[in-house]
Amino acid sequence: MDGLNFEDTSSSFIGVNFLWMKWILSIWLILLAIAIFYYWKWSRSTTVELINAIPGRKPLPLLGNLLDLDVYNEGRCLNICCVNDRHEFFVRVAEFLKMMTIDWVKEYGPIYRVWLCTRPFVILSSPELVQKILASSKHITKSSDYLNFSNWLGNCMFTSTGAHWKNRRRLVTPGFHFQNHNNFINIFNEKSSNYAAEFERIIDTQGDTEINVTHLMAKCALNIICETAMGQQKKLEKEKEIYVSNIHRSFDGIEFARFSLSVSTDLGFQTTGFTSCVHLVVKMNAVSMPFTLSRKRLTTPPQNKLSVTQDRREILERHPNTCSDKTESSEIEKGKPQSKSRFAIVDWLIQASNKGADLDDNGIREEIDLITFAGYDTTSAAMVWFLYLIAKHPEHQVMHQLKTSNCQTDSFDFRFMTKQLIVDELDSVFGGNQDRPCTIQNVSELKYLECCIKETMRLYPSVPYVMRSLTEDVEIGGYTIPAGVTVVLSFYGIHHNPCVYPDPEAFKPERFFPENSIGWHPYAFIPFSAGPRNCIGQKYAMLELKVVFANMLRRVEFSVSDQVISDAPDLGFVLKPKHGVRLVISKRLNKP
Ligand code: HEM
Repeated sequence: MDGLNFEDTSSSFIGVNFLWMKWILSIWLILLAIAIFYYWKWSRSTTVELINAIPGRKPLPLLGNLLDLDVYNEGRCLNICCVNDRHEFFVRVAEFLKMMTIDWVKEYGPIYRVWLCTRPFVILSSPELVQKILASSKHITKSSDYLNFSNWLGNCMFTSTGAHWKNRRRLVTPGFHFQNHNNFINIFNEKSSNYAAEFERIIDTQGDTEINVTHLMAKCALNIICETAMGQQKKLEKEKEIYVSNIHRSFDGIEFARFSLSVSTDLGFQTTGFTSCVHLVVKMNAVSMPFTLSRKRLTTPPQNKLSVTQDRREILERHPNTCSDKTESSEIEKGKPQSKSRFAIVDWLIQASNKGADLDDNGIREEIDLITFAGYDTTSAAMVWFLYLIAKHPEHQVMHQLKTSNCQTDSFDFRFMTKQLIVDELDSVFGGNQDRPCTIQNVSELKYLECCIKETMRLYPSVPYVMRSLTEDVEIGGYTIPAGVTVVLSFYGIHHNPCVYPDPEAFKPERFFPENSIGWHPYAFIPFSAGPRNCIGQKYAMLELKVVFANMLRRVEFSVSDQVISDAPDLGFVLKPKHGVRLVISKRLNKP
């Protein structure tokens, strides 16, 4: 009997389970049918039709062009979504972005679209098309890819839009005014001379030697921006290393999160319930791990920034003339060290706040964090690329050697002989003096150096592209891009576009000679972006780069040994050399 009872219970149990399974299956089938219906409806919507009218690869249902962008290596699929190793992940993301924003330009031209799952991107890489977005005061909203910067930088001008952005930009702009350049140049001179001396010390102990210059140049850029933004702060000295590692970790985190957001959501792009469901599944399966990781990383803020503001308030009370440029500029022109506490950008913000501007200490911290971050990685990347290119093209560095050795190589372009090249120019501007600080007047005389810096930023723009989320439909290049879509404005694409720059991969500073750049489109060279949301530190950065190189190249010569370095750029928010840059350094003894 017991046995019979057991069999009865078990068969009724199986029966109930079967019923449940039928129910669950039916619900899933209904959900699937609804999803397919929504997807079908969405894929025939005007928005999708408008986007698909733009050239680009045929997208797969749900996956879009995700598989086209996957990197295949020797038959092995390097699918980004299946990576556990952090380093490997970044290598693949960089490859992925390179393919999406650079390689496909050659295939599809100056306007094309890419679907990452159900999220569309439109990539623009001609001056005329990019101008349409950048010049407009309507299209200033950053895409959702930048949202993760907010975890780190708060509601600063870089991450915000509308009235808040306008207010912050208005308050910060005077800090970069031309009259403050005299204050900045003293800091640029002092720090770059220190690092030139550091290079010389290495040569004294090791002889002419090959080193990775990336680290020293990064420290130079960091010291400069910390002091110009926050003033001299002893407590920050200890924390700079931590700050650098925080920046790099935060960047990694942002790249992680950005990628996950790219394929999973675009808050500005309102699609259907079905696509949201797809987003969720993709996000949960493929990218939630990096996203969580990134959040942890991003919660490590740069240290002590609030106390920096408080300390500067005290200094300003003790030296109310710190913001005055008059005494400072006269001292700099005479090459004297400054007696007063130096002006820092934070001082302007404190003064504005004291005068009743809508900016509390937390707002000041946000903007100073932003300026430190924006002014560090970008300029340090530009410095390293410049040294790399100059080392690879010594004819631009050492004019007199070419003159004296009667160098008649076929590869040498003799148009250069008629122009002042860097060292000759430096010698003529500084009269052969290797130590004299650079003045504003000197900077304006270093015209060839400026062409070399511009050509560096053309080939390797520190910010290779920016992204905007459209708030209204826009007609571009004969296509309508619907509101909500993310447009990628590829500066790298413009700068390497053969229609804009003949022989675009060659390093030719003479492109920027005034006589050669007549008639250029105003958006042909835009490493600092353009329009109302351009780089606020553009003039500061050009001044910094010129002073740093004027001081370095008068004392140190940079050259390449064999084939140790590659110019493979690592494509992220900032374009850096993938493997760092190793250069041979030697002392420049050839004073006239
Ligand atoms: C080689 C050096 C630099 C390059 C190539 C560069 C490039 C750029 C670009 C392309 C943007 C626009 C970003 C976007 O629209 O998403 C930008 C914005 C910005 N840059 Fe720079 N930058 C450089 C140096 C600096 C320096 C030295 C500072 C400050 C000291 C700075 C501060 C800023 C700020 C605050 C913004 C945000 C402006 C806004 O959103 O209104 N940059 N930069």
